[in-house]
Amino acid sequence: MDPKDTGAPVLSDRVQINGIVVPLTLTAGGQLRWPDRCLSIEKDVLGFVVEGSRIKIKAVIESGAGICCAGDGGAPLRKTFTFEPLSEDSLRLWNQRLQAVLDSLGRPKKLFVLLNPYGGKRSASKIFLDDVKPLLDDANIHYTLQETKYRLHAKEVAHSLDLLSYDGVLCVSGDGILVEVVNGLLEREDWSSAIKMPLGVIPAGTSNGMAKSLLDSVGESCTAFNATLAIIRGHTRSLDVATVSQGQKRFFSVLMLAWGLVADIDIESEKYRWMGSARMDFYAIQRIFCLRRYHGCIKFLAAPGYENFGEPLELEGEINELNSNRVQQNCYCGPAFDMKGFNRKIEGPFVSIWLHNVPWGGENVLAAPDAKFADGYLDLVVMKDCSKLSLLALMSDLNKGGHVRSPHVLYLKVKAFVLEPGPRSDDPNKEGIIDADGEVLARGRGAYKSEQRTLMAYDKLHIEVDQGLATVFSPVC
Ligand SMILES: Nc1ncnc2c1ncn2[C@@H]1O[C@H](COP(=O)(O)OP(=O)(O)OP(=O)(O)O)[C@@H](O)[C@H]1O
Repeated sequence: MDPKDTGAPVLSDRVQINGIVVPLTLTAGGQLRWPDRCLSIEKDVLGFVVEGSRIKIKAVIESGAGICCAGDGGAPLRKTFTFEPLSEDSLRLWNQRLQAVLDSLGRPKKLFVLLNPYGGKRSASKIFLDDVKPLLDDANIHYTLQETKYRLHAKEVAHSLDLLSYDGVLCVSGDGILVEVVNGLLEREDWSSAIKMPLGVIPAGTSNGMAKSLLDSVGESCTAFNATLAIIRGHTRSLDVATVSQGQKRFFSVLMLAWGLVADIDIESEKYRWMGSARMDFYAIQRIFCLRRYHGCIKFLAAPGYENFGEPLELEGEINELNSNRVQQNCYCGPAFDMKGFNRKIEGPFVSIWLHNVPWGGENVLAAPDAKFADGYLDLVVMKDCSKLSLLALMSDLNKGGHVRSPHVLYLKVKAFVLEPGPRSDDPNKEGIIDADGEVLARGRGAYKSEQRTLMAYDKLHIEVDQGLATVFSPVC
């Protein structure tokens, strides 16, 4: 039984279920009980409709769930329970009381849905129709659906959306659309209120790291059904946002930043897109056998407990440079915190630098097992040198997060970070790629598709974390 449930009835009456008259009780703790079933309004009930003299309760139950209030953990299923009050007065009363309990839960009533029809296996529209829409309809949630028509369309929409008309923005996509929405919201003049809009993500892309991180944190599998349920139930959590800056240019990241091996695999494997999800593994093996190392330097403000990583550093110039770039802008410019402790550095060459905000980088990549959604830190995974065989073993451990325990890997938490990327150690004319949240933020000379323009130059970048700046819909235990 729900521990909050006092058991005291707020409405108890005789109703007809399947042609038999039975007692039905709604308790103060939000349970709806009749002789062979008990539903928790908060956990099991999505919504209800009145059809003629009947009330239809739209619920989700665990498959194979027991009779009363205890499921056995099977996959959830939609199910409708119908009952018929014996008088019109009783019907009205049930309608009012059930609605009052649902209203008290603070669930979203109107959502703006962004759907990328070209994400992942181009299945977002089908996922929406099969898994998301039926649940939203059961929950009586109204929505406006907007398909994204081009790159950065979602950012434009988020930049101008009338946020007062919605209780949340839902992305039926991979991580890319969510990141565009965050960037669009933070470039608004009203960014400080706009970024509080709860954001939801339904896994429908190639990389679904945010959906996986949220669902896995409560032991749920990463499915569109589970993600939609979490959004309908309306619980939220705060999410750190990292500001990547170079001069006046800004990119707001909620997932990760990579340079070196991980970035090269992520971006260059696009040429093998026809292979589907196997493309990453295939290209990773290629990259490991022809391993690149990059000259460069990283500087950081370590989280408490991680101050012994790297070498000591004085960083006065960096602080002044960063603060002088935070002027005359109407949008969000990144957190302004005291950077006096910014005093560690590690010199290259590096095999890989990987910063992570949430644990999962994709559904099979547990990049940063200790990452927390709103601890105010990024998890930094540094690899300087490693034999090819150890690297292969390490990459195959990524789905369990075992790589961070390797003696070849430094794993720590940072509050702020400076990346000074350099050329490849085997060829000074070739530089690398900086990958932020799956998009190419900067490409160096001689790198893959180096003729294409990017937001930033392959040069020094600053990254700072703003604790819990954004809000995401999240399942609860
Ligand atoms: N109609 C469109 N045509 C082309 N690109 C689009 C369209 N809509 C969105 N995009 C771009 O697709 C990118 C990836 O989107 P999303 O994250 O949904 O998919 P993904 O499958 O995880 O990513 P990818 O397919 O690039 O690996 C977005 O950043 C966005 O800029």
